[in-house]
Amino acid sequence: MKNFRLLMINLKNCCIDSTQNDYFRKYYVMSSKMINPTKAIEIINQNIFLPKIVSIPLEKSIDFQLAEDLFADRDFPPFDRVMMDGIATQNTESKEWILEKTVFAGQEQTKLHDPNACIEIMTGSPLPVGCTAVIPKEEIEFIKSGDQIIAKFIGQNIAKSQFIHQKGADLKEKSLLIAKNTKITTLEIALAATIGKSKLPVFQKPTIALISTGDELVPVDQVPLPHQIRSSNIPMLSATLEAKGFQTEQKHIPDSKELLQTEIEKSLHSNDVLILSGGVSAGKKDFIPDVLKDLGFDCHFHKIAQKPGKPLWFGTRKKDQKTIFALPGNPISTFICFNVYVLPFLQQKDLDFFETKILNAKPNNKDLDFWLPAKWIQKGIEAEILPNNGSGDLVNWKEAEILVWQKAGQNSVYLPYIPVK
Ligand SMILES: Nc1nc2c(c(=O)[nH]1)N[C@H]1C(S)=C(S)[C@@H](COP(=O)(O)OP(=O)(O)OC[C@H]3O[C@@H](n4cnc5c(N)ncnc54)[C@H](O)[C@@H]3O)O[C@H]1N2
Ligand code: MOO
Repeated sequence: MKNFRLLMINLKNCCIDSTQNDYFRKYYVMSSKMINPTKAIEIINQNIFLPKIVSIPLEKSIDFQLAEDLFADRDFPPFDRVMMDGIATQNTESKEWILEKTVFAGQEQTKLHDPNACIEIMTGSPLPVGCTAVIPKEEIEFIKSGDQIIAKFIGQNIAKSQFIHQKGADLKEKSLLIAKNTKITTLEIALAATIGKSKLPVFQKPTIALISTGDELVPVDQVPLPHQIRSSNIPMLSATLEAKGFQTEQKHIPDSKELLQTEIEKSLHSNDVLILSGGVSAGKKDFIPDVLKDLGFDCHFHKIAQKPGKPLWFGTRKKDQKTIFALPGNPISTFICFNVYVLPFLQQKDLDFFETKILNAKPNNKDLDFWLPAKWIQKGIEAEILPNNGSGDLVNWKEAEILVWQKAGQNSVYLPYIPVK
């Protein structure tokens, strides 16, 4: 009976829809309404919409995720490729060879007629038929003898098959070259170019609207009145996202239910993902959760058992595949929720956590997970938690090099972290 009552109370306060009741029972009731960060990450990952596939110019595709497997159209390399400017020969026992001809890269494969002779050859040429080794020009002296040229070996020794990059040694024709979902970086561009892809099929990056709310906020270039502050969250998010190749648009909406409703809906027309800042906790003008519900969003969670960043709200609207993260307005709460939940979602990759020793770790006896700012004492080995004044304290947090995750009840001195600098 006691559990049932608890469930009813929680159902009233929570925005989970009826189809998620089982889920709700399991995670909300058990952890007194709030889920923990691990569960929040899992829920976000279960609610990712499949992105559209678009074909974009190869040169514009850095940082995108490949949407199809790419296969080798030929062997890599496509012929036995000469690796040094010099001579190619068959008889590597000899120290002198008569020069038959000179061959340049870009010429068709040629043939060595006399196995005891040699061909002068350039890097990138196909190895002439009949040759088994290439000797660099630094180890050869060319001597004119009548109407012939003799190539004389002046090096130390000649190894078997030296300086030949063998046909297919790197990869065979039709083999998988770059797998679907690979993030395109510099070398993938070169590989795609090698197989003739001037355009690449990639997953389209979501378009993002960054929306601040709060009547106390003024734009960055405005002088605030004594009771006002400049909006720092939106520049923080937009600069970071633009640097990572996302397109963002920005908007501020005053604390009015009606304006929030119409302006958020407008932003949804032209964006896949909305990141809101502020108006999501318990204040009388914290309208965001209600407004998003009215706009037809399913709330997958509101509030996480974590500090900072407790009031984080996450939801999706299935009919048009829209996603909203409503971040708590305190700048450090925004910073943490963005790094831990939003950015991995946008980049479609798991957060990598590392572990380090924390010099001044204190036990966490609370029901909340803590996100703590820390600075290296010895990089990668030992760090110390920095003193700070909570989630509104940008000044002291700016010293943080790593964000340390101390789970509820944990009193180890070895803690996971993510780099933030
Ligand atoms: N009674 C309760 N009060 C609060 C709770 C709670 O559970 N019960 N939660 C607290 C926590 S934790 C946080 S975090 C904040 C978050 O509140 P909101 O998301 O509603 O954010 P606001 O109230 O709008 O703003 C909080 C704080 O952040 C400043 N802010 C907002 N937007 C920006 C911006 N774009 N740039 C810079 N600073 C911004 C704002 O001025 C406030 O100072 O609620 C606690 N309260
Ligand atoms: O949990 Mo709130 O994000 O600290 O101030």
